[in-house]
Amino acid sequence: MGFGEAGFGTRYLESVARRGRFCAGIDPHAGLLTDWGLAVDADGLSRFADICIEALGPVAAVIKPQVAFFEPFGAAGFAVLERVIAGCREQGALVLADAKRGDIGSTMAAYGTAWLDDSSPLCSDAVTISPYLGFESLRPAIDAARAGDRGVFVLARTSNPEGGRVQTALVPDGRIVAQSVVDAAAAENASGAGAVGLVVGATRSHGLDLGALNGPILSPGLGAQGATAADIPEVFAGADVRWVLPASSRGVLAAGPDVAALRAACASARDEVEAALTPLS
Ligand SMILES: O=C(O)c1cc(=O)[nH]c(=O)n1[C@@H]1O[C@H](COP(=O)(O)O)[C@@H](O)[C@H]1O
Repeated sequence: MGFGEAGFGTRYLESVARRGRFCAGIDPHAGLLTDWGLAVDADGLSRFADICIEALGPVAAVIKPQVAFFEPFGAAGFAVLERVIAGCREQGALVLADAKRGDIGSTMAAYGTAWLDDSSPLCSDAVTISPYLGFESLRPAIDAARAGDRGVFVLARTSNPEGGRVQTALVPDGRIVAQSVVDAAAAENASGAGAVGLVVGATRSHGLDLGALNGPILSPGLGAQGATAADIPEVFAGADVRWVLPASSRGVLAAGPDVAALRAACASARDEVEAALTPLS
């Protein structure tokens, strides 16, 4: 199978085999709180979270709370985030904390503890991290992930239009920066556990060679950023599509606050992705 018997890669593949390849984002934008008839305060955030846990927790393979939208509420926001993480995990989803951490190695060790260690109330199944202080600076977070069969998702080629300037710049050996990140992640996964995933946006073709990655590929950009499930096969031509995990936040959340409607929107987005990828699997 190309992956180890234990490790995050195995947990990930089991989850998408059960629930389908789709990551539902929990991004409580102020505008969404208002659209859902909720106050833009910690109580509104808390109600938003409850609805998301109930609607998405039982259906999505992976749920990705965007930490940025909890932070403006301070300690109360973090308390809600802790509940989102625990609640979604209790319902059988893998939780990917979208914190996009990136710092010097000694600080990355603290981030690894915060997001990936059982001792932390924010402990998730995986966390997004940025390699732009140097891939090797991520080592302590990668070690923390491996120690608990958890994962990291390293930004390679992001969905936003501004990313290209740095991510497609050339490194001295002639590869683009994003490919150097892909290759470094693939080398980490050579041990088989699939602990090091990538983030590669669904919004454009990227020319990356992802064939040796042997780990999950989060692909945001469906819905609000304009990508569709039908774009995914072309964007990931040549990749092992077992690992491709398209993601959407606002595109699904727009169906709330009704729990049944929100759950149906998530299931339908998942079904569209599966219909597009299954012929390639
Ligand atoms: O790491 C991410 O999840 C991410 C990477 C990327 O390249 N692009 C991207 O949009 N994201 C996140 O994915 C979510 C996209 O939200 P929607 O555009 O509402 O689907 C946001 O939380 C972004 O921060």
